Amino acid sequence: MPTIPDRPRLAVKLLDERLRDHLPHYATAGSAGMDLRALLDAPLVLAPGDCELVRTGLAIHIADPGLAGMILPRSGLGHKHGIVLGNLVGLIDSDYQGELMVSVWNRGAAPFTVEPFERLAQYVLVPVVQAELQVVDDFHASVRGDGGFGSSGRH
Ligand SMILES: O=c1ccn([C@H]2C[C@H](O)[C@@H](COP(=O)(O)OP(=O)(O)OP(=O)(O)O)O2)c(=O)[nH]1
Ligand SMILES: [Mg+2]
Repeated sequence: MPTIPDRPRLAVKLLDERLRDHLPHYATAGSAGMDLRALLDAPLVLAPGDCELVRTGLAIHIADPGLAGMILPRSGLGHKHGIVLGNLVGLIDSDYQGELMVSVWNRGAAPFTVEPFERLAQYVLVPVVQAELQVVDDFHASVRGDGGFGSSGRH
């Protein structure tokens, strides 16, 4: 059995009492993300092309600058229903103390109804390294140099 390393503790504020019964959690021992639910009072119909900012009712203060949160789509919603994120990926700063919001975009061809407390997206905690930029006149030459955007071919 793999050992479970100590997990960082994240301070979370519930901005709506109904969230107490719907706290995000890791669904399996190996889950990378915790699902975030839609805090809605009524179903939200998204026509094709619509994009709406949806509340989660949660504020998570990561506090450690060596960590960040990412909000990612759920693959089932994205692939089967075209429900993805209007910002493609949400990046949550470690000093952000506001409510986690999910930009929900219906990129599909059919209307989609988001139900109250439906699991909409997932929250992943990731390590971050903050860099110091140092201005230089030139780089030590690398094999790649400035080749990019398919410079190495397709196969
Ligand atoms: O899907 C998202 C993306 C961002 N945020 C919050 C947390 C994040 O720390 C903050 C700022 O996000 P970002 O820096 O990506 O947006 P910005 O447009 O650059 O806003 P700002 O000027 O506030 O940095 O907004 C969310 O709640 N959900
Ligand atoms: Mg920003």
